[in-house]
Amino acid sequence: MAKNTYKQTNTAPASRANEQRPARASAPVADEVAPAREQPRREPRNKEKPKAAPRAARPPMRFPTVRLGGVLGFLRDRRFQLFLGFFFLLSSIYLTIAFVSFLFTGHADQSVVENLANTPVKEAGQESSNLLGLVGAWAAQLLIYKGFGIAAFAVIPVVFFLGYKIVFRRADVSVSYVLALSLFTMLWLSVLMGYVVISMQDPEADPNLAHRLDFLSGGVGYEAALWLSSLIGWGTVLLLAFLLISFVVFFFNVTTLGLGRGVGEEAVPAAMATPAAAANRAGNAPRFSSTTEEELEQDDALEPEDDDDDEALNITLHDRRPVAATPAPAEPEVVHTGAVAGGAVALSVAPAAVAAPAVAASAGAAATVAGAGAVAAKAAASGPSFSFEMPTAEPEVAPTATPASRVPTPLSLADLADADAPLPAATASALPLTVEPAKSEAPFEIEDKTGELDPSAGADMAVIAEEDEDAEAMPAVNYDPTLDLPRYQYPTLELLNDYGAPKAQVTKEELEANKDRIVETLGHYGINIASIKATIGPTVTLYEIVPDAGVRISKIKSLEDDIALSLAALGIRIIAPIPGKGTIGIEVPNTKKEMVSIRSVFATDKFINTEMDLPISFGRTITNEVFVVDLAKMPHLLMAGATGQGKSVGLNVILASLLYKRHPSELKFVLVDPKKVELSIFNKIERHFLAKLPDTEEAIITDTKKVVNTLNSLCMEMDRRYDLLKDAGCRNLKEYNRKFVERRLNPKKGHRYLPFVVLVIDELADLMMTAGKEVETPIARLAQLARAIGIHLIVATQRPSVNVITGIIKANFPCRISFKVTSKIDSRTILDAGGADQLVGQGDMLISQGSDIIRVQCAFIDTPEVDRLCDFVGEQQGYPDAYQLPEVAGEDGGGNGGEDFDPADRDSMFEEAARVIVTHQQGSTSLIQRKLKLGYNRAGRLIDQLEHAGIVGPFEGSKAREVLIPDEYSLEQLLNTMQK
Ligand SMILES: Nc1ncnc2c1ncn2[C@@H]1O[C@H](COP(=O)(O)OP(=O)(O)OP(=O)(O)O)[C@@H](O)[C@H]1O
Repeated sequence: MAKNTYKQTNTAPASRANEQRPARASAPVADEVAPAREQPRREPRNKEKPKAAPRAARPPMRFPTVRLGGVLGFLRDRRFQLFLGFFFLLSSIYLTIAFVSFLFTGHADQSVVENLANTPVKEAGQESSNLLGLVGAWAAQLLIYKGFGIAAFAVIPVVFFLGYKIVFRRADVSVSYVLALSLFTMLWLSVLMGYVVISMQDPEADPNLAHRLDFLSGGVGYEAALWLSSLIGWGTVLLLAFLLISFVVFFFNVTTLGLGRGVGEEAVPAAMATPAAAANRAGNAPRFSSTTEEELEQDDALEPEDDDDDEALNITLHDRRPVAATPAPAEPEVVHTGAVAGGAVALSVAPAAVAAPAVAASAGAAATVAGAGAVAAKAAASGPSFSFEMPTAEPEVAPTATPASRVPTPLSLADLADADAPLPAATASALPLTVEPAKSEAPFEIEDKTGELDPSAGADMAVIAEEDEDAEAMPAVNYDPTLDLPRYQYPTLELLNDYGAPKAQVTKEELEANKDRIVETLGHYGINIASIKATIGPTVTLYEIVPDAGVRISKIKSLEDDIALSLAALGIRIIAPIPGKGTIGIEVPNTKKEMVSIRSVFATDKFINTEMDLPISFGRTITNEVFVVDLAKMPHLLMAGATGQGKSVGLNVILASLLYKRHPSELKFVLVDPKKVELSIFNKIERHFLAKLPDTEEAIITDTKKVVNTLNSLCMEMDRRYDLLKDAGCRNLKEYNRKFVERRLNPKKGHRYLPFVVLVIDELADLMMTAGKEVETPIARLAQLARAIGIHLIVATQRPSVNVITGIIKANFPCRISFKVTSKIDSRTILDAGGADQLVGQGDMLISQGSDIIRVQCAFIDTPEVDRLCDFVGEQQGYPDAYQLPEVAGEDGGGNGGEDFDPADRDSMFEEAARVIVTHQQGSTSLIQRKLKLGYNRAGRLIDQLEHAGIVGPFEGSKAREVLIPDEYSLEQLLNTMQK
């Protein structure tokens, strides 16, 4: 019995250990190695001789093994790393002293070191004159005298920086960089010194001179120089000069010998504001870099992992260090290739210029790990690359990516204004009131409910595979659209009024009084409250109440008017329940409203560092958070509000937000302003940011007929963009532009960088009244289809009635904003919910996306501010003309007029028009207009007649028609025959 127990207790732990230990890392225990062979032999014997069982079950003998996990764990141990780091740091100091001392005592110590084998160590130590004793003398002798001469000093920075990097985990220290520089210096300098020593050898003058100077070159340098000079004589100097130049060129990525700055460099401050520009300049950056262990882990987290093999993980690491918000010098885009295995990392660092081949070769550069903790890495970059190995640390803090800072913006963080409002402390009466501290910068994300494919998602591999064949011949440095206007400066915050930090407008007394009245009013109706909390916003204060158990929510909702009456406040809004909170909200307007200045919402980290494509910083929510949304994801916006409630200011906020964040090459506005005065201020930025029809004088459209043409033209632009996307195999604008920027699309095939187009219609009601279906259909079409190709609509109206906001328009605008409207019905029309009629006006608004309705106080931007902003942009160098939208065959001109054309009805200017067209070899209506000083309609009719006469080809969208007559002589002949 006792023996049985012995057997059980001794076998169980072995099997448990077996289960727990990962198969590959488990130590080879005898029992585990060959259980299959031993088991059958043991069992029959056990049957015959049961008493022998305990013997068979004896604990297996363990052979001494090195456990991989233990070794790796030890390498990862921060204590070990500190030990190693300090060792290197002190070694660098030790070597410095030993080397310097050697310069004075080297010759004296030479015999001591060389006789070391025959002298007792203690005695030799006493004889050595080096400040750091025998070891110092020996190390200096080895590295300086026998090795590299004075060039051996270059070892010291390598040792120092290695220690420094390990101890302080510094990202800005690149050991590989120092190592490469030091190695080259050491070899090159020692050979040069060797050559100098050889050249100075003159046995007749001083036979010992060479011997006295040989510390300069060291044994290696001297021998190498001797070898070279016997081979190529004084050509050694040329060779050394050539090696130095080659090293400088490759190592510092020298591509130009000119002292002036190139175009790309010149554009740094402005163009830094776009990822494309930043990426473009990466190639010019003349320095190397590496990552810290944390960065490595961080980047590891960002990169897709290959989980198939948990011992050898191949990674490609992109250096994505944050870029300062202020225009900063170009940062290199350095690509590291390497391998992570267990606890060790091998990195190869390639300069930016060779980054692409390095990445391409990264598959080949993958390191594999075999055995206990062995790490091997091969760099396969086709340019100069250097590698080093270092142990990784245990991740102490979960790394977080800093994507926001990857897109530098023209706004400076120093511009940040402290916009936090001080909050009054809550005072307690019968029921304590909790005052929620207002958040100033907490993130507020609007969910993307559009179902649009995430454009930032990784490129479709299938699409990449179908690269344009012609594009292969194109150069590898990226296209930068912002270089069209390289000196363009983004607007600064100084253009906006500074109203100082917002001050608290709600007093404790007001808070308490409102609370008491709410509690009292509800009490009258038998509703008792368990707790109440106040959150002060810029316009309203939200009182969140938790009613006693058993109170029906609908009962509180039905008391909305009664509570408003008892609070003597207009604009009470009851949210029952607050989604996701389980409380009931009562929004009470503040007696004194706080104005939210545009500057205070622009000068926030959230806006400055946003990665959104079309960010709009609208204002502040009820909890004082800055409300930033991405128009590109909305993807269209319907805006309503009674007159004087803040629509125009809201539109200006939208336009200003986009002007602050986008370069003219990335964004174009089509502005429709039937009121003629609201948007006219933006005329100044026509050559930078506005788009217009080819034959129109004013970029801002005020005429209803032109609106129809413009909308049709935008539909054409949309169709053409879809054709381009289809041809490029891309699903959305972002993918397409990325491909174009990477020069994978051929401009000769009509591909071009496509800017976002934002259509703003200030008053839809007027258009619907005058043009009805003619505007409704293209608006609905654009709203349905245009989001993927970067055309976004912002449509505002005073009258949110059903004949203006028709079902078809409404259905295609999932994001709607309502300023105060006059009736509940209007509120329902625009938001599908009441509440907008309860707003307090002056920019108080509700924004609805799907089912969520959020109350926001719109920021205030004054007309002089918009004026200054437009002046700032407009006074800079712009494009020669506004962005041209496709030419449309309108009712009066262009298109199909040729079919019923009677030669007898030819325009009197026909022949002149024909001559203009043939002379310029350009079949455009606007050319006829300009040259012959005709109106659009007549020029349109003329071009139709020319088409009918076979002088120009058919209409081709925005492109000029083809001219079918090659020269004036042929034209005259044609005209003569036509006259007969
Ligand atoms: N966000 C805001 N903050 C403070 N005051 C505002 C805000 N928005 C508007 N106002 C005030 O309301 C006035 C009217 O605003 P706005 O001109 O934008 O109204 P509107 O809705 O466009 O009117 P209309 O349709 O008649 O043009 C402004 O002059 C300003 O005084």
